[in-house]
Amino acid sequence: MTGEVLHLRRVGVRRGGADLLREVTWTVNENERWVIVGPNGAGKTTLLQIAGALLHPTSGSVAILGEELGRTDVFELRPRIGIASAAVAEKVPAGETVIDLVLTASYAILGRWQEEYDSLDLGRAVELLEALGCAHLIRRRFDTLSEGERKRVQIARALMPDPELLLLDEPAAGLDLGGREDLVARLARLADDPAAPTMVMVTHHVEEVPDGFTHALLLRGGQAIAQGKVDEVFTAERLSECFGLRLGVERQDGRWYARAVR
Ligand SMILES: Nc1ncnc2c1ncn2[C@@H]1O[C@H](COP(=O)(O)OP(=O)(O)OP(=O)(O)O)[C@@H](O)[C@H]1O
Repeated sequence: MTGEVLHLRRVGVRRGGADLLREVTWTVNENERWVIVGPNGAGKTTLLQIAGALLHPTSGSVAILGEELGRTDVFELRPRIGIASAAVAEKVPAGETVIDLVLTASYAILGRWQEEYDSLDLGRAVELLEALGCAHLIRRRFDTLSEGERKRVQIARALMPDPELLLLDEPAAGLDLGGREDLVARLARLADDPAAPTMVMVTHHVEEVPDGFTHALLLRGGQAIAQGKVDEVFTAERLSECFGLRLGVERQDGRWYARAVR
């Protein structure tokens, strides 16, 4: 399949006199798995918000799942996109249980009210939580979970409405080594699943990129300085330019490693 899931053309975002994104042109096709990498403040989260129809660009054009931003009802578009990010986690109401947090994604809402969920919804929510290793957390309150548990529950929630596009903003941030490796392995399995949605993940660390991610975009100062197949983009030269220091880069068993060199 080769349908275009995202198409950004010369996108700029300007806030308070600063250019958060500048002239970003980027296409994501169906079934691709992208990683957006860049240093702090590069504009990664801003770009993901554009991809999630949460932010309109100041200039340029954006098409998401065939719908042009500015000419489509974003409230119809957003349920087709699954997002796991710190911004979503911060909005979870106090006391919300894990199962309700996942179930409410069917309605693209946060906070259970009086909606009715059928056994199919419940079955799917339980299945997703199981797949992410969270079955034992179903009755727990989200606000009592560890950071690693929260990250996995958020991904289950993002997958609940069977989205066509899955956006993950720093899914491994704040995890210990075991938690990171567990999550990276689960994301590698998801990336390998032909039934999984098109995926875009943001990270600062190439070590967090799961095997099976096919493409990469490097952001620096709001500009896309390289993009394409992951092994063509993750070169020492390009990553060094992106992070502004001399890096050595290696690939082993499908994973990437970068370190400063003198
Ligand atoms: N409303 C705003 N006004 C001015 N600058 C802003 C505004 N919102 C964000 N910025 C700046 O835009 C830049 C890009 O922010 P963004 O969160 O997209 O970067 P990021 O690559 O995700 O960073 P990090 O890795 O630190 O999370 C940052 O320098 C940030 O301070």
